[in-house]
Amino acid sequence: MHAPTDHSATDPLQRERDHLAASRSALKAMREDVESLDLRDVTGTWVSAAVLQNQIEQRIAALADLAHTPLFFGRLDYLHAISEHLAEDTGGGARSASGKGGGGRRAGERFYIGRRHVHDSDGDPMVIDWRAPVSQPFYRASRTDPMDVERRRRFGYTGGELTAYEDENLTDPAESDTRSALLAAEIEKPRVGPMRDIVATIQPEQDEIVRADIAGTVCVQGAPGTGKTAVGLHRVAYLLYAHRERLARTGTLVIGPNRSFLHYIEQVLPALGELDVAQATVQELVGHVEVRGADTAEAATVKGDARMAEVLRRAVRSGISLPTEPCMVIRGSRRWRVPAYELVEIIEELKDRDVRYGAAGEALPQRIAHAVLLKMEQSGEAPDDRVQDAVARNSAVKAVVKQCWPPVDPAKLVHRLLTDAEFLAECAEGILDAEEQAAIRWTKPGRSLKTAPWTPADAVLVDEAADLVQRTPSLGHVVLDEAQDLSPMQYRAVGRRCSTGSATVLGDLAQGTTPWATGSWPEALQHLGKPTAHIEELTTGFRVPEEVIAYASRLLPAIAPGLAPATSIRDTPGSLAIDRVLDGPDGLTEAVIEGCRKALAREGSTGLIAADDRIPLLAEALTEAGLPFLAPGTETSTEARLTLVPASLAKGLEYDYVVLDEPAAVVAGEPDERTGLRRLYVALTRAVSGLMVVHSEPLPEQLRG
Ligand SMILES: Nc1ncnc2c1ncn2[C@@H]1O[C@H](COP(=O)(O)OP(=O)(O)OP(=O)(O)O)[C@@H](O)[C@H]1O
Repeated sequence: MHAPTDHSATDPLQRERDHLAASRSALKAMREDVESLDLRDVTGTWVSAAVLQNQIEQRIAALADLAHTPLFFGRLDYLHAISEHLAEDTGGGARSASGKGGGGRRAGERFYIGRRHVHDSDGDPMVIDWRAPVSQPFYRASRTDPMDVERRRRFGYTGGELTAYEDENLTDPAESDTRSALLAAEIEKPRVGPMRDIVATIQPEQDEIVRADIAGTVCVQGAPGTGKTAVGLHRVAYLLYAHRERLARTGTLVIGPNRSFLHYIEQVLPALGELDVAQATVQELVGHVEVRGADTAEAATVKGDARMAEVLRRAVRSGISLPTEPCMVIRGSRRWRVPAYELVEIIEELKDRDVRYGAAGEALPQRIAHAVLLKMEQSGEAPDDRVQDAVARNSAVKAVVKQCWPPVDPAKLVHRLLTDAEFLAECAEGILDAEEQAAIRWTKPGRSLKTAPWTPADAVLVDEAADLVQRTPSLGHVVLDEAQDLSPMQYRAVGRRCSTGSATVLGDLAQGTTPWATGSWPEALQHLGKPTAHIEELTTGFRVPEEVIAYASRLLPAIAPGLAPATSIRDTPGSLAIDRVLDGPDGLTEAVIEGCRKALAREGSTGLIAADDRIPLLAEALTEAGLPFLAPGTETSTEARLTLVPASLAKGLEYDYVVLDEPAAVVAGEPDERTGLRRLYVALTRAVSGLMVVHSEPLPEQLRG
């Protein structure tokens, strides 16, 4: 079927191109097969037909041949035939891709590794999904542990054309380790548009995290640009492949710091063939109330403290009271009396049980009814379940429940806590001191629940209260990016959403810019409810050039004393420029605009990062200078390559060139120096190819070498 052309027998590159062409035709055939499915033959309701149609459309989309994403990027030549166990996961009917357009093999087997599985008309695999176990040695095999792989081949593409390949003969002792030129080229590519996938170049230490077992939670501490976000997204794609059915049922979620960040990463998963992953910010997750207010740092810190969980627990249960009167149920001509002491026993027992407040409240009428039933039986009646249900609905029983276990509305409860000083004092006694209580109380409560000045931290409290009343459903897997900024109460909110699943927690302690930023990962994992999670560290940077990361790392002793500086695989001399402007504010703006022009003269994206309060002024200056610019999160393109980025939104983003305006203003924009320097550290570590720092005020002393 894939008959080699004449010169392919001698030209290995041509043979690979032939395999690519054959794989593309096979993919086309697979797509046509799905497209030709005739739904009219399917019996069933219109609902199932619609579901099926939707699935078919998704499948067709997944089988699209994307012009700029090559079908395969690597090849593995195994030394021996692979085991039955691995063969099953090649996804094909037959055992291997050997001999199919690849030139034939005798001993071992050969597999092409790509973004999705492609098979020929016989069901034989032509391209293996990168996530299949057979593909794993592509990322992990080394000269010390070749994993039965004789040769690893990487392919280079130019504009969708296969133009080069590079071999590593892992079992050849004469060959030495060399740095892959194709890997270097991939990393050097200009960064225009959304974030790209890294399937072709995942590094061994990253792969360990990507393929870690779904049962456990992994926490990754990594310096800027070490690939945390990339690893997290590839991990979701991997888990969806390896545990498709389970996760289709339970769901997966990626949590990012803000919408612009989520827009930036949004394209990666579809490119990996995965469409069904929810994305949200923590604030969106806890959206029970409309946020319209802001807290002082002090108030937000107390509200985000884990001690608030106990305050809320007390608040939720504060309405529980013990009856002093019996409950009298009248049925027909008979009266049944449950004495007060028996009701007290029932309620005490429910209080001690580890069930949600709401579930216990629902159980209470049944328990009282059960007590009535026992009395009926004792007097010779033979009541059945229906009688118990009827008794549970009896008005006397309802009255006891209403009085002793009143329903709780989470938002109303938190509203009361934040407005009623006496109630707060009662719930927070021995937990929050008077000053802390005063700090969290609203000064202007608003007239109703709707118009109350809810803050982001209040919304998290409402979420905690809601979970105390009714269990929050858990997802199968949650990826939490930029975790270092979460408060303990926010970790708890995320933890609820993966209480029966697992999580991937990604962050960098040095980039924590909230007053309550994470100080230690074990502590954060405790709040998340995953104290036994593995903590891994990534230290090789793929974004920031060595010179720039070394400069930014001067801040580390002040902002995260325990952390080692990252290294970089990118050594680009001349990547750092520092421009001191002597002629005041106008000169500064001019120099910044000049810096942007210079950066835009080169290929790729440019980010102008500045303190938030300098953004309006710079926006005006850019407009006057005739330089159009985008807001962060808006996709850059070859026509629109300049983004004006407030320092507070720079986290997680990257640009080929960064012009950083006035570092002292970035530091001064934060409530304290450490947070200011951390914000600066984030801003300094966004550049892929070059960073230009422009300043008129003196640089922070920690940066001066
Ligand atoms: N193995 C790799 N091959 C090629 N590029 C990579 C690799 N790992 C990471 N990168 C690239 O390095 C850049 C930084 O990655 P990423 O944004 O995931 O880092 P991060 O650790 O989340 O950074 P930050 O802490 O700044 O948010 C991205 O462009 C990413 O695609």
